Amino acid sequence: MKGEWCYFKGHFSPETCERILAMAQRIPDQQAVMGKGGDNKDLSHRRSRVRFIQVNDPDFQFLFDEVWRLGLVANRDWFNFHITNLSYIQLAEYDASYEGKYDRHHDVFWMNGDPHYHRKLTVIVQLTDPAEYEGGDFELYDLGGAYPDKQAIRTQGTVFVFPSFVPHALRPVTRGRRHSLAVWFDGPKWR
Ligand SMILES: O=C(O)CCC(=O)C(=O)O
Ligand SMILES: [Fe+2]
Repeated sequence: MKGEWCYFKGHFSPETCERILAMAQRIPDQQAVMGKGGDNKDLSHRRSRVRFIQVNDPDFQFLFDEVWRLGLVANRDWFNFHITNLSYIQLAEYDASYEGKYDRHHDVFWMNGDPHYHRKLTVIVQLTDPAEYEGGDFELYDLGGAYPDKQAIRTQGTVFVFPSFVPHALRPVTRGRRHSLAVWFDGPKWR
């Protein structure tokens, strides 16, 4: 049986990761919040700063193209969900100075009030060399089968894909700073 996740280990080169980070850092950052519309600002659950790369940003077309390509490959070979769109990419920072973390959650806003869409697939890209931080492990929970290899998913440039309804967390960063990208593929409502 296949795992309920898949990854492309070290898919983006360290140079590409650094370039994406440098380019995205010109976008103003904000305190990360939770829930549809960001109505939940509970810092005991999530401590992170985020930036949003919009789908029409010409500087990031190569990134959107590559994420779409990988998402379609992963979806074809593992998940077979109905995915139709992706509207933005989130760049997240987790710094040891504030013990950056994101406690256990899933990414579907079940009662989002939207007549059409739910989040279907979550994609995480590890932008930071794992030697630059301690803690900050990405973990999945409640899987029916195998769990992913910790080192593989910490590798810089790894692209990790899983169903958005699977519970997951980012453990507190205790030294240094970790950056990641998160992307959500939406599709017609779960039914
Ligand atoms: O940064 C990560 O690795 C996880 C981010 C996440 O789970 C989220 O933003 O929903
Ligand atoms: Fe998440």
